[in-house]
Amino acid sequence: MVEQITKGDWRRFVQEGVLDNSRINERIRASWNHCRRLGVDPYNGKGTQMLSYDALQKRRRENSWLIELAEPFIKKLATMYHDSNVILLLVDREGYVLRMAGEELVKATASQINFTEGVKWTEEQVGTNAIGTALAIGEPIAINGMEHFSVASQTWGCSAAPIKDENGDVIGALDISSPFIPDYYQHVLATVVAAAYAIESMWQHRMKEEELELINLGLKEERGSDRSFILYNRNHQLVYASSAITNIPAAISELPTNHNKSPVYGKDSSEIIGHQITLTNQKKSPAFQGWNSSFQFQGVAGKSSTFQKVLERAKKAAEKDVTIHITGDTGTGKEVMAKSLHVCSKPDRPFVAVNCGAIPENLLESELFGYTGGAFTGAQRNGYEGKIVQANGGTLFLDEIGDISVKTQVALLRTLQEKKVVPIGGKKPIPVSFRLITATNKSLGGLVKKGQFREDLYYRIYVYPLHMPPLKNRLSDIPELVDYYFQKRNWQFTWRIEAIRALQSYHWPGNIRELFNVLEGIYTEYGEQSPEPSDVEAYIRQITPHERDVSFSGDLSTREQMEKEYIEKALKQHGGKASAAARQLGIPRSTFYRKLKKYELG
Ligand SMILES: Nc1ncnc2c1ncn2[C@@H]1O[C@H](COP(=O)(O)OP(=O)(O)OP(=O)(O)O)[C@@H](O)[C@H]1O
Repeated sequence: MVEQITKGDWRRFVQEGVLDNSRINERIRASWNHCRRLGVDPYNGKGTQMLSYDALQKRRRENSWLIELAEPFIKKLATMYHDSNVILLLVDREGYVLRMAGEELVKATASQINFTEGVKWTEEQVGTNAIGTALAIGEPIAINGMEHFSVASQTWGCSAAPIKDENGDVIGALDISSPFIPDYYQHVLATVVAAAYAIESMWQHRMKEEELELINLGLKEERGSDRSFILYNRNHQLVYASSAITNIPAAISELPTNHNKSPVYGKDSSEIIGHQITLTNQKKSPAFQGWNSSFQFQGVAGKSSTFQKVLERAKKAAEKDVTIHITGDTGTGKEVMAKSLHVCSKPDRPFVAVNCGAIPENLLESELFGYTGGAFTGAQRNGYEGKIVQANGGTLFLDEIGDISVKTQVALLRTLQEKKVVPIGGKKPIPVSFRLITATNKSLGGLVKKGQFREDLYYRIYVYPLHMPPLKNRLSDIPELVDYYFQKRNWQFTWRIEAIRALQSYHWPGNIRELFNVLEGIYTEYGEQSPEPSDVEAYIRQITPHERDVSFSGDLSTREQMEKEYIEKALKQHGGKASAAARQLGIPRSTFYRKLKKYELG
């Protein structure tokens, strides 16, 4: 049990720095020590930092929302405490008194110590006090009489509770103060806490509503345009980035020198609910083509950082005309990537693709190297030039390269070394020059170890590996992929966002191919009607082989994934330094750490 602190205790502390710990609450002791270290004058404690009329009005405008939400509580409590010698105060996050209500006599007493609207009432300014300490520790607290660090407030009894936003950051505080210490002060504290909690809940509810409004606005504004813009909420947190922005962290890092900020008004047009920044130097992206500087991806590039990294590497490979080996699970778009690499380096030359796994072994060799007329029974009379010759001057894409026999491996190696092809049954070598791109969903290295793939050929083709990530690692790209498929099929309707979210909560072992198959199947079943999320899940379960796992994670929302990605990138840009990354993204540090924990990035 903490005993009441006396004038003698206080004097000993301010004069000698000695304090009997059992006599004072731990929080208050810490605050006293803090004030002493800061050199706050214990013999004064009147307010000194006062806003001018104009500055106070400006601050009120900046906190108009907080005032609006708190006002009904302040009014109600003022009525309840009528004749109880109290005043009610609302302060902003920096401790400036925005609003004071209550009896005129009490207000007059308060003004004697400059405790008025516009004053800054923090620990640093006036010493330990309920408002300042509640703001500093982020918790409700009552400070009575001698517990105040400076004499000016030592007859007062005050109870304050911080008000926090949806991220848990303090945005202000509510306080009830009296020039006499009320003996029911515990009840007063409970009342303040309850009111602050109600204000917080209303704030969070409105914040969510506004966020949705901003997202809808962004979607509307983006429709049919390829503008690059970002929408921030009133707390300066990013809530929307248009799809023309393929690299959100890079775009954000350009903001200080290159932005054009405009207010965004809410539904009733009277209030600014956020702001929009138009980025002027972003590359415009034609629909469904991922531009990455000079690299033009021939499918949906999406915004995910996972795929952006792939495009970065692909761009380098396209520039250098190097031999590329693409890895990745089935349906991840290895062939789409091979075509993109070709288009970016030799668009007017042939692109010849051979799926080595799909052609019977005895036919693959002739398919690749060609044959002369009458080379074998069943051969075409005039012979066949073969895919390698067809690819001359352009790109040869050998899919499922891991499936070719050792005999064909030898022949291919010779062609690559000598840059010549000898057709089956022929003698005359044909000179060829082509860019080789190979792909497999197997581990080529593993096949070499097992002796199923020649090591010398491995080194010839495994020059620049490019890995296509599985769709489960780029779930945030699903809305764009769906959009793409709808346009490709010329379907003139859309699905509800919940149905798209259901798609995003599945792990897609068959990747993009499986996604398109599911869209096609659901269309057959539901036509132009948007399915419910449960319909999507039921359909996927129905078409999936029994032994397969069909769990739906219900994981992160698209916005959360987007947020996770830009946090990840900012961290990377700053070598893992959380404070620098938080600064770049304009996220308060405490919020940033909470997000790191949430997304398991810590
Ligand atoms: N980024 C993309 N944008 C649009 N469509 C894509 C994309 N990636 C893949 N697809 C489509 O998904 C299907 C599978 O792609 P692709 O054949 O390139 O995959 P893959 O990895 O080569 O598959 P496999 O290993 O089974 O041959 C194709 O219909 C392709 O058009």
